[in-house]
Amino acid sequence: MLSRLRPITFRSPARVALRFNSKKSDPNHENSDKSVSQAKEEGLSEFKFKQKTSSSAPAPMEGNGVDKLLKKSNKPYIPKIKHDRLSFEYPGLPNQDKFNATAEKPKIIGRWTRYVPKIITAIVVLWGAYTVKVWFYAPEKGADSKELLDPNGFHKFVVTHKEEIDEDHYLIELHPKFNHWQYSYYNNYEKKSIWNGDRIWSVDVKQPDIMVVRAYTPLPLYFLKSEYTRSGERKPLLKVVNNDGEDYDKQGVMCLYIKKYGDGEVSKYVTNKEVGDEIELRGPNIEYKFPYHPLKQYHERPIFRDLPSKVEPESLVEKVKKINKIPDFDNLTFYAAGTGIAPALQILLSRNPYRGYVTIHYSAQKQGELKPLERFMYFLEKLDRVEVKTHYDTEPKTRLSSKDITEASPTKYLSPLRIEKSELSPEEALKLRMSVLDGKDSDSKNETELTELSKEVVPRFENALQQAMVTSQQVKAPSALAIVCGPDGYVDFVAGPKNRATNEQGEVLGLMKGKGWDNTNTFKL
Ligand SMILES: Cc1cc2nc3c(=O)[nH]c(=O)nc-3n(C[C@H](O)[C@H](O)[C@H](O)COP(=O)(O)OP(=O)(O)OC[C@H]3O[C@@H](n4cnc5c(N)ncnc54)[C@H](O)[C@@H]3O)c2cc1C
Repeated sequence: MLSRLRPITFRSPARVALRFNSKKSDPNHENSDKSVSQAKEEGLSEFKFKQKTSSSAPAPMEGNGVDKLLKKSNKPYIPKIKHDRLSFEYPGLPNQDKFNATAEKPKIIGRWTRYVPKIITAIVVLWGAYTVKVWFYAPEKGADSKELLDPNGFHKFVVTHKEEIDEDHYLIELHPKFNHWQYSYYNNYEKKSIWNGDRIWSVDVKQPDIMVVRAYTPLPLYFLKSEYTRSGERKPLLKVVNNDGEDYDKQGVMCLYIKKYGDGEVSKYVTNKEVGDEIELRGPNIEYKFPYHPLKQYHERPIFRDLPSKVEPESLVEKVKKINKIPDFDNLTFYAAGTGIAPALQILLSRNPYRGYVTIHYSAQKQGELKPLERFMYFLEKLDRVEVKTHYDTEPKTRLSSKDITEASPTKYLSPLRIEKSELSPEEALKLRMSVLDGKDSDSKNETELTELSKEVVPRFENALQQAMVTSQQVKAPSALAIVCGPDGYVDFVAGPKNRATNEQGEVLGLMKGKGWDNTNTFKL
């Protein structure tokens, strides 16, 4: 490498002396003697000057020419403009190449150059892993379903809360395991919602060990949790799923109100589940659909809320009925025992709640079996939507008897389909169908009558609670529809046996017999 060092000469008075000896031996060097003598003269005069300034220096020797050498130089100092210097320039490193422009440029390492390659690598790795997962591992059953519930297949749900009401009764909160179904809710939110008070529906719960299913009635309820409830300081508050925010009905949550039977396979299986455990549901199975009524086209009862004062009033419903000449909704009596109260709560707490007045005869072994649900029953009474009559085994005097069964009232509206089914001859049925298709209504009002009616001032209420204060004073019409729900023995006792094998309703007997109740106005669940 040293051989490649390129010498550059420069002249300097001080350095000339250094070169003296080497040049002296050079016979080709012209003026060498002259330079030497000049250097000597300069160097010695410097030496002499130093000696003069040093006190300890010996006296100069005279006569041997040294004094001459030590004589102060009288030559004026003329700085040289041009200097000859000798320096060494380092050549480029061996791997440096003049034609390699990048090698000469220093590489700038910034935030982006440092992290971007790592980010890209991570993305590629993740994408690869995802591709492998999608191609080689089949998705879990139900994970890509477009529906929250499927009547033809089981969907996985996770137990997110379990509340023990007493040793036999439980409230189990369930959340869907997957959320792919939510995508299909974007377009048709109203229709897609599972909560609709126009029907009673259930889900099948699977006991996978013995491959047995049992029906249970989901309720639109959920437990409000917080850090206090998670730390165990407070119990989570039971609340009603409402449709205020488009949050997929609280992400598809539901509650099951279940009675545990000592030797009951499925009820034991469900109530023994712990938070985080999975459960499989199939449904919805429509158990009963309320008969058609024209008011459904014009009016929907506001949804029930946890705070009755927040429930919207129905100020205009009477005016709508008058203008459109729509008869009242039939009132309903619900005979329920034990967990048989669940269907009644389902239709009253769902969106589009039942529009008529509901009388609930609730039978149970003892008080307290409904504990967390009693609040909702009380609020529903305050809203003048229901009346709850309780019958407890522990209080024999209160037990349900024939005196609790009212006479059936004739229905206020019979749809053409129901009329056709019941009493019309084929000709009359055809005539009725044609009149419905033509939109002819013999009772339709003339225009002046309608404008007068629309001008009619109706009382306006701030909320449903205020309205209930007025309507609760009015006498309620007797029920024209009855639903009986509970254990087989109870159904037999109240309305006569159902044909379990064929799931046929069977004749209405028991306590209801002889009071105008038959298969047209009674349904056994
Ligand atoms: C449409 C529908 C909705 C239902 N909704 C609910 C609900 O929301 N909550 C709920 O807890 N149950 C509900 N049930 C009842 C539920 O389906 C089961 O029948 C009940 O949980 C018992 O099942 P099991 O497998 O535990 O008992 P099983 O193994 O079937 O029976 C064990 C023992 O319990 C007795 N038994 C079974 N069922 C009853 C009963 N209902 N009353 C008294 N004794 C009984 C049997 O005679 C037997 O001795 C509903 C039933 C139907 C048809």
